[in-house]
Amino acid sequence: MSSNTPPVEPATPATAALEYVDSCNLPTTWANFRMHAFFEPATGKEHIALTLGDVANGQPVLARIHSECLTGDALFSQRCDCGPQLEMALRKIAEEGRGALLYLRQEGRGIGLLNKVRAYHLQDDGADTVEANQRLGFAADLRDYSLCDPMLRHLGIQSLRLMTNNPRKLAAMEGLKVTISEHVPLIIQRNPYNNRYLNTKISKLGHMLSPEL
Ligand SMILES: Nc1nc2c(ncn2[C@@H]2O[C@H](COP(=O)(O)OP(=O)(O)OP(=O)(O)O)[C@@H](O)[C@H]2O)c(=O)[nH]1
Ligand SMILES: [Zn+2]
Repeated sequence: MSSNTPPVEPATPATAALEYVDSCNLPTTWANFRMHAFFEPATGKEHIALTLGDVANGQPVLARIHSECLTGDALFSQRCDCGPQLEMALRKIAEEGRGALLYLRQEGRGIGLLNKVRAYHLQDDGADTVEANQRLGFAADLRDYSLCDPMLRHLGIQSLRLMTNNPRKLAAMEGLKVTISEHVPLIIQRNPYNNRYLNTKISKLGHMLSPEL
């Protein structure tokens, strides 16, 4: 925990695809982060980055690219692994005293909160997470990680030690300007409510997790 780390101010201006708005301190349970706010004109969405320590010194940065999950991140849902992953990522960054979290507003793998509720209803009736998306007319995963580049450029971050279990996320990041110097697993404990969901993530989305029956 490095609560005395000086704030890191943006190193470069934002691009047209993403407007940098402002930064402030964000004290949390684990560390005093710096919070940076961005506006995406094309969608009207507001995205956030948390940083800790000097992330612009050229050294690889321990990082989490987290997609919004209101139910898991804020409402303590046990249906997924998002909340515990978010907490573990912030804790690991705090332990290192340096790192970054990009919080992208891509709720429900990009289908939005209302459609995620529809998808959860279908899952209550037996569909798995991928089938539910498809029955609603969506692909399994609609997320776009291209916004990471202007956010990271703005923060002066060149290289990531990325905390994820998702090979598609790693592949998508490979196509961006930032370098992925290391893949860091982010494994949380299962519960009876997310067991099937996590097994589907392994079998249909390729997540690097151990199956549990
Ligand atoms: N459509 C849909 N979205 C979900 C469901 N459960 C969680 N999500 C969303 O999935 C996203 C998180 O996706 P994950 O694949 O768990 O995580 P990830 O970030 O891609 O992979 P990791 O980096 O390994 O955690 C968030 O946007 C959640 O809102 C679901 O059943 N249906
Ligand atoms: Zn979730």
